[in-house]
Amino acid sequence: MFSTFSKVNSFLIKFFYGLVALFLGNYVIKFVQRVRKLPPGPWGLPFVGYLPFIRQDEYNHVTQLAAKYGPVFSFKCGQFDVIVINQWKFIKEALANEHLLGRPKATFIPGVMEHSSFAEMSGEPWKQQRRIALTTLRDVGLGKSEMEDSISDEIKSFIEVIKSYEGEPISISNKLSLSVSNNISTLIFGHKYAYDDPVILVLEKLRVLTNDTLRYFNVAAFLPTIVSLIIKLNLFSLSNFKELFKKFESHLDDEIDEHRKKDNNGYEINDYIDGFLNEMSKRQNEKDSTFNINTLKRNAATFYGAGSDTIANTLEWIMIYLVKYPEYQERIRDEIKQTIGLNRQPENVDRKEMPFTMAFLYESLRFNSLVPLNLLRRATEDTKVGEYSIPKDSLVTFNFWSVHHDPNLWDNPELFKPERFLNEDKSKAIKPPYLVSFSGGKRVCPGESFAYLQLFLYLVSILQPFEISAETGKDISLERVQKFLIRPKILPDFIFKNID
Ligand code: HEM
Repeated sequence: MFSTFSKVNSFLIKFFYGLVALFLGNYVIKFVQRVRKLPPGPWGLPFVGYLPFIRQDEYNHVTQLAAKYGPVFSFKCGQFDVIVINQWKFIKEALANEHLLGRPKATFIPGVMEHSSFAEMSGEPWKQQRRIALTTLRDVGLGKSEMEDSISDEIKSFIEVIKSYEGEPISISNKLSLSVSNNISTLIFGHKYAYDDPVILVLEKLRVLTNDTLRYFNVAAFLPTIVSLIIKLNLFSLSNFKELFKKFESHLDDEIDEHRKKDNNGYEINDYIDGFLNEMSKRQNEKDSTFNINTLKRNAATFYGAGSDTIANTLEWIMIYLVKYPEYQERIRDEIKQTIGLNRQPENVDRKEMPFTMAFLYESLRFNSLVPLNLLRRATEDTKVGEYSIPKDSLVTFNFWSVHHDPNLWDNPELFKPERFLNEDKSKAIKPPYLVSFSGGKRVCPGESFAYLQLFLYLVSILQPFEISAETGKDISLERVQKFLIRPKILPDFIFKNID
């Protein structure tokens, strides 16, 4: 009896070891197959991969890794294989690749954002949502003269705020952001906010938290399986994000309720929320439709965030360059005097007559490269870029920074030189295809023209009445700091001196 028991026991032990060996063998084969398929790159640790080794200045770090491992390289980042594409030749090809249009399967911040906006969707749902969003925004004013008038009115209020300081130094960041966010609010919610509205103050807190803490290679996005633990332990400010996000969502609920009340007598479409509700009701019998309230809330939040912070941050950089290079400030003002004059408010059409101003805007976008690494993409099929394999479901990053600072494309890329965008007789500003601040291809930033419109109108409107300088004795630093966006490390207080 004892010997039968020990025979069974030893059989079970052997069976167990056999299973372990099989499992390990299978794991090793799969691991080798995966690694052989991937472009070369640095090794990392089990589970976390290379994530803990990525430096704060992520754009610089990946550019240096590209110099070591090649223009298309890969690394394991948390739970995902990440492929970084550098150099214009490869990025251009990748932007046109239909299999690289997906986004990661989770939301931007898993655990904080539960549902996906269209900016986080892939495939057919993304296509439908993006198409309807762009048509709705066009219908409610994007690209129309009413929108331009509304921005010009907003700028007037902003200029009044600056005037009220009577030449005293101003901390400009939140003033810019409160003003600029009213432009996207008009499109999404159908109204602006007073600069001291409690709702906008919550949104402002969320903006500051995002700017100060959220990295591109962040733990939540790359280790989604442990995100609830991270939130419980309140690491990486994730529970603060969650709390502020809840407040934002509850405000969105109120906005949507207001819109629904208004829409009782048929749909009059004045803003994006109206347009979405209308589409949702048309599609109410459609199976698996993504046109539901959760998507509406996330789309509205995404448009609001993407449409305000990017512009405000670019304007911060623009002010730094205007003060650092007063000769360019003077040259833009001269162009304003020759075309619009100092009293008439600028219009979009004036851009054509103002090549130097446009060249200055292009150079500002190139030089700071606000979004140095595009929003993560995901390969929806096995594919290739050049000779490099990109396996299905790996995450893909385009290093726009490397393109904007490539000495093969730009003469002295580390110099701020707007003239590089002017044609020979300086009568036109030319934007080359490798200025990719807004990405490219089918997933190009849908806010590009809205962004140029605002940047142009704010820049000109600020330089018409004011000469900008920094507090006396304060040197202007061009140092960058990267979180998700590249921001100025030091934003000095500015002095806006009345010209007359
Ligand atoms: C200086 C200003 C801006 C810059 C530099 C910028 C840059 C970008 C970049 C690089 C992407 C990633 C595209 C990709 O995946 O390849 C993007 C996506 C996006 N941007 Fe912008 N953007 C700016 C302003 C705006 C504005 C004003 C809006 C709102 C109207 C906006 C809305 C969006 C949205 C919704 C997406 C996601 C698109 C999708 O996934 O289909 N952006 N932007």
